[in-house]
Amino acid sequence: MTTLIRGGTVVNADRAFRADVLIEGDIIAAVGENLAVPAGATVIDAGGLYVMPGGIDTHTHMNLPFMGTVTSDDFFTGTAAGLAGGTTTIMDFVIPAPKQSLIEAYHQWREWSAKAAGDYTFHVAITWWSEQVHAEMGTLVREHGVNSFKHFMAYKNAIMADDETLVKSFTRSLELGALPTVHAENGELVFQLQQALLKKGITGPQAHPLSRPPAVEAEAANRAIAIANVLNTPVYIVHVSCAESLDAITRARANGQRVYGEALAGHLVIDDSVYQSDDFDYVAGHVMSPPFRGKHHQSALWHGLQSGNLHTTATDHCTFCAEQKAAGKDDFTRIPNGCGGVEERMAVVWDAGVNSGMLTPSEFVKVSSNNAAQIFNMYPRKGVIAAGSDADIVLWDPQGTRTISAATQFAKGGFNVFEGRTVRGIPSTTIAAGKVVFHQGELMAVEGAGRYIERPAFSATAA
Ligand SMILES: C[C@@H](CNC(N)=O)C(=O)O
Ligand SMILES: [Zn+2]
Ligand SMILES: [Zn+2]
Ligand SMILES: [Zn+2]
Repeated sequence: MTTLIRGGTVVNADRAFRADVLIEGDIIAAVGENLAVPAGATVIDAGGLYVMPGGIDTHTHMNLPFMGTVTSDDFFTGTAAGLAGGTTTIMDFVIPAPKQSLIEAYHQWREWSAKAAGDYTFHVAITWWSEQVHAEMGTLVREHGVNSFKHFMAYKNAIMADDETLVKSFTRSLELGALPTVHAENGELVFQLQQALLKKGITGPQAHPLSRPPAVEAEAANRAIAIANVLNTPVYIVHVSCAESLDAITRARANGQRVYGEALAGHLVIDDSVYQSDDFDYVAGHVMSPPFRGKHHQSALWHGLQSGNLHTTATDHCTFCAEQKAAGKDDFTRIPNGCGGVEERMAVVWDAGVNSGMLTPSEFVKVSSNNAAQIFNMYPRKGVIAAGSDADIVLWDPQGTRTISAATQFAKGGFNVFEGRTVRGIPSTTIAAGKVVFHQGELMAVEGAGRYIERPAFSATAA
């Protein structure tokens, strides 16, 4: 199938320029001014629109078994919702149970993700350590296109990686040319603070942020950065939520250390006043980790994106419906942690970031797609509008508006942390692998059309 996108303004990470885009099959064939219309081609008029690389969400959890239940969004509904928001690739997580083979878990996730409507790839979590884990990390890199390994420093008595696991896994990652990533919260401190609150009879969801103050995140961020520094590995910190963690990243980068940071759309625009309500469903709907923070942390995160000390925007899309969240009715530590956002990320970051002047359209492309493609070695296949790249494109209407609501979202879970927010700047059309999958409110996602994206290792030094 041949499609010509005509009359738009192409926005890449390096520049914005007037150009037509010719798509042949699932690849961009040409980018240039006044391209001829091939016989039989479909022509899409992009006048007044930005033509941008499809979004890459570096952090989602579809179909995740977690805290005794499974997320409301599976790989079809979650990726379809992403397409409706302009996100054409998600980076999800294989999370083996402690003592479970990484390869077995990887194949389980590959089964679950076969129904995806958009492209997907996996970080693999290291939740335990043994010679078997050491060996299987090599198999995943060499044979399955995995080049990033996740470490949860939180979630004690579940999937938490202790310092020995962090050190051994970071070392192995360096050998393999893979990037270690971390969920930076001190799981021991969280556990002790949780127990202290429960002991005082403080069991409501409002207690969640009290058990995970910024200092608990910053300690782990500093520790992960220090371990990476000693071992001379890069490190990527997911969902950086507070100024203190950002300071740790900024300090390390100023010393020439290779540290990357990710900000969630939710953490960029939502503050901790959401925890002051008496409505259980409302507060529990905002229970995620790290929690939403005080107002000054949001502006710190925006400065992080502007200064290049934070590199990607993501969502940590991990949805649970009210009935699932109610598991923690009498004990906030049992509320499944997670919120949505895969559908809203790009519009929320554009509306708050570009309309305010904090980000240029090209800087928006950097933090919504291009940096992720480069950091995780998918560039230039992903993250740029260029001949030879995947035809993952979002036609962006900078004047279009919509009011976000769970009532009209495509994602499951029946709750939306951006409820009622009106955004200016929305996707008009999303093209994934050369096919129009979303157009002005109509979603044409196809179950199973998504592809597993293999990501080559960086310059590995060992087998
Ligand atoms: C388990 C997963 C999603 N839940 C959350 N962020 O609260 C994570 O911690 O990233
Ligand atoms: Zn996390
Ligand atoms: Zn997560
Ligand atoms: Zn339900």
